[in-house]
Amino acid sequence: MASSTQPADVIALSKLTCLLLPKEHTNLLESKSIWSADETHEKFSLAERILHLDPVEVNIFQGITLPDAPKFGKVFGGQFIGQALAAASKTVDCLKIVHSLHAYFLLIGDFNMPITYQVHRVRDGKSFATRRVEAIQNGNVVFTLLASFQKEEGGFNHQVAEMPSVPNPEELLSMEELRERRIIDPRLPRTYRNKVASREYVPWPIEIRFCEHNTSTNQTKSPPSLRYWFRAKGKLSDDQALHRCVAAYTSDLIFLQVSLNPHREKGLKSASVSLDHSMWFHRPFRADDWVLYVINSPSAHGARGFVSGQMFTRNGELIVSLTQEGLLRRARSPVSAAKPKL
Ligand SMILES: CCCCC/C=C\C/C=C\C/C=C\C/C=C\CCCC(=O)SCCNC(=O)CCNC(=O)[C@H](O)C(C)(C)COP(=O)(O)OP(=O)(O)OC[C@H]1O[C@@H](n2cnc3c(N)ncnc32)[C@H](O)[C@@H]1OP(=O)(O)O
Repeated sequence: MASSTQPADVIALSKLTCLLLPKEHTNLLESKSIWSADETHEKFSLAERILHLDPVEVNIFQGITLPDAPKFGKVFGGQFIGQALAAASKTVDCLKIVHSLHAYFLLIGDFNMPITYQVHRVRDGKSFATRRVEAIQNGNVVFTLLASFQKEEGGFNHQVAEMPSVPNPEELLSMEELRERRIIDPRLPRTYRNKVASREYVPWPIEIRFCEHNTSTNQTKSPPSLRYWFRAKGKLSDDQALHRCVAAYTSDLIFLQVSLNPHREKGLKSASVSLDHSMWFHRPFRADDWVLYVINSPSAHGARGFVSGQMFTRNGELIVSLTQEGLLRRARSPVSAAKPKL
């Protein structure tokens, strides 16, 4: 220290001790990460509570499907991605943050049963770390994820992708308002309106605002594209790892459905499930601030639909790129696709 001076914050001082914290480690002074929190609290947003995991032993965590979490007759795919990414993140040096993930959905998950997440520490490098996670129910691997983490690093910077011009979220209707309007909209078929009114409505932990005001229903054909704003309801803890898990959770809520848009018709009952899911996180963001999700489906063929997406902050920064392939079939009656097959 006598020969060189370094920028540092003084965090403790006594007659004998002066503890210096170099600038690159000042994140250690940030608010407590949820990854070290031992219990869920009521004040946490529902999204954060859904992603909460209990540590079982080294590299093993347990998640459950909360009664008020979206289910769709099975464990929601986004819940697997978000919880598995949370499990992986808990085993990585907190200075390293996820930059990409690749996942496969192997079996329908049973929401009445806890999910065990087994993390394999594939590699810990100086800048990068890699993790493989298996989600297990009844002794079967139902879902698997590979994720890569990186220490923050400066470098070349460009962004060609432009955020489309869309209305601000404040000018758009919430899902709840949209539902109310649809129930009374005389332009929509009565059968559809009755179905919307009678279907049990469980609010999602994520607020969604569709950018295009349209009157299309699940019975009307529309182009294979969609744009909507989303944000977690309530405030999330200040942990970038959590914000990425919440974006991962949300990304599967309305994604694959876009590849069905051109094929919708009266009476269509589909059996569609996500098969795989990939994400690249380009820049930091908050998932409790509005994020624009731009979705396109370039192809559907051979009972598989392909969708790609981009997420932007309100300022137009490209924060996430993602892709998914899913099974797209007409439902066989009686519909049995949602039956857990463990
Ligand atoms: C109201 C106003 C507001 C406006 C709202 C507007 C928009 C909102 C839009 C939508 C929002 C609503 C809901 C959508 C939200 C979220 C969607 C969530 C998506 C998910 O969260 S998705 C969950 C994750 N992803 C998985 O969980 C896949 C796990 N992975 C597997 O499940 C296997 O890996 C598989 C199947 C892929 C390959 O497995 P395999 O090789 O063994 O495949 P196989 O073809 O043999 O089928 C095996 C068995 O699947 C069943 N089955 C097959 N085809 C069927 C058919 N056509 N009809 C009925 N059942 C069928 C039978 O049970 C059959 O079994 P069997 O033949 O014995 O009967």
